Amino acid sequence: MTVDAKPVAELPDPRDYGLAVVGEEELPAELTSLVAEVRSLVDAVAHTRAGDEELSAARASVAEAAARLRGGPRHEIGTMVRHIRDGGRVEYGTLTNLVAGPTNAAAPPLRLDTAPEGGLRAQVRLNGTYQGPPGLVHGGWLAALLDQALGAAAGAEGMPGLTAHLDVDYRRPTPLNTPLEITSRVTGTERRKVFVAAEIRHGGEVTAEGTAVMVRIDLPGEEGA
Ligand SMILES: CCCCCCCCCC(=O)SCCNC(=O)CCNC(=O)[C@H](O)C(C)(C)COP(=O)(O)OP(=O)(O)OC[C@H]1O[C@@H](n2cnc3c(N)ncnc32)[C@H](O)[C@@H]1OP(=O)(O)O
Repeated sequence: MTVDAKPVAELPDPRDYGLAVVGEEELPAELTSLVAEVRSLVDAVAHTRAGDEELSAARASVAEAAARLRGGPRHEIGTMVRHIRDGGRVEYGTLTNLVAGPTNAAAPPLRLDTAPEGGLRAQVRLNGTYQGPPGLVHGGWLAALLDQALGAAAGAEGMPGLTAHLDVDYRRPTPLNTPLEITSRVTGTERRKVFVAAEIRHGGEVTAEGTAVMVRIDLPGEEGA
């Protein structure tokens, strides 16, 4: 395979694309702890055994909280967040990314760190709100986790891009409420294409694996290169 995708020495700064950037460390602890509480709330609502009176009172409390939080957005749509990962690696993602966004209560969230063997690795545990078949993680959600891990692997090698093609194989059922390991890495490059591979494991066994073609975004000044 030709290897000529020219990884950039440093990640492009999203501000060069006109995108707002906020450092993860700048997010107030009050906001991130609220997000964690809402994640727990979503799980509690999905599985509650509370009686009608308690449900009614909880609904009123949630409605009051929602009214308190409404108003103009703190960060415009498209705002990027800068994470400083282990070893000082910088990673950019969208602030409300569905899989990894620190202010998105629907995100587990997935945190990918550099793996000693190369590529990226994360541990995640998905509660019953990620359910597809009985007791198992939804296949679409597994694809979303793989997509994120695949995109981040390209980004970590200095080649951020968009997913052009994604293949997923479901090898075994993936259980809820148990630690899952996710790994991803770049396997090759060809012009703007970055080939990436990722796996989800439970108890050391691969339950789902994916490969993708990411198309590297044009850096300012090299459009059409
Ligand atoms: C560090 C940050 C971490 C963030 C992680 C985020 C993870 C999430 C990733 C996503 O979910 S991205 C969202 C889903 N993807 C999209 O919305 C992308 C939609 N598609 C597009 O915008 C365009 O099709 C795309 C930018 C991917 C390509 O369009 P271009 O006009 O820039 O590229 P072009 O068509 O010239 O093709 C460039 C190369 O890619 C190849 N290519 C394009 N589409 C392909 C495809 N579908 N499959 C395989 N190869 C493909 C194409 O053949 C060509 O190869 P060659 O260099 O060999 O000629």
